[in-house]
Amino acid sequence: MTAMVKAEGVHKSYGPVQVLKGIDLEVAPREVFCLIGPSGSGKSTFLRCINHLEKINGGRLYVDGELVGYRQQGNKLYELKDREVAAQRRDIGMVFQRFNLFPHMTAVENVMEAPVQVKRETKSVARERALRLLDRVGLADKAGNYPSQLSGGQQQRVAIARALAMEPKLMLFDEPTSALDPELVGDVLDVMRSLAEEGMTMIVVTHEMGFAREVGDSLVFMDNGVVVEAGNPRDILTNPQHERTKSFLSKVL
Ligand SMILES: Nc1ncnc2c1ncn2[C@@H]1O[C@H](COP(=O)(O)OP(=O)(O)OP(=O)(O)O)[C@@H](O)[C@H]1O
Repeated sequence: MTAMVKAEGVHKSYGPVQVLKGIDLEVAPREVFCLIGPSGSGKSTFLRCINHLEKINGGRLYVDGELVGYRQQGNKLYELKDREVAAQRRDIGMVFQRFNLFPHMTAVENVMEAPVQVKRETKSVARERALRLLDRVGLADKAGNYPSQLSGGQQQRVAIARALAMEPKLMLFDEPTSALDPELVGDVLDVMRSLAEEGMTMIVVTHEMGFAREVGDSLVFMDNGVVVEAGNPRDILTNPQHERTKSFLSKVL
């Protein structure tokens, strides 16, 4: 079976600063893959590389068997053109720490935006799906609210619905609950849990070790741009093998 995401020796630098120093990992289809590690270890950068927001400087990155951002001919790599990159990005949904909703649009308009603009769907088709998705994230009654009229947790659930509206095959979550008041975290995690139960492939950068333990199929501990430890979340969280993992977990658990 083709991996949904495959990283082979992925390097990323910003100028002289190496942020990813040879990442190797595989995410299987339908897997919930959790990424943990200290601040600055490169977790967000790795997600941003998968989603074409950054370009890697070395190695190979594949999504669903396709090279991200490049076409290979013989031994040579050619950068994809903008519209080819846009086509690859359609299959990937991303949810950020800050919800990044359009402030001048209602919840339902936010969710409709990409299908109408990018896929050229009619507004009525896009609206119908958007209302269905808002219902699914528990916000059927908030469709007409503007982001400023929603709590952080509700805004984040709209952001999830917005990502789902493009019917992605892969969802990336970059610390989706870190900016939320503690009492709002549970609703967002519940939505993510139900997505996982439906078989969505998800890569989740998170500090929610309970979520990783209960919902995660795989877990990677990343530190200073390398994968230190990878495996079953329950095993790593209860019995870490590496000193760096032990030291990190002793601070967060
Ligand atoms: N655009 C950029 N230009 C220069 N350096 C950057 C840029 N983006 C990130 N970095 C640096 O890359 C390193 C890794 O950052 P990254 O955001 O990937 O870490 P992280 O593990 O996601 O941390 P956090 O949990 O704090 O979000 C940091 O040292 C950061 O300062």
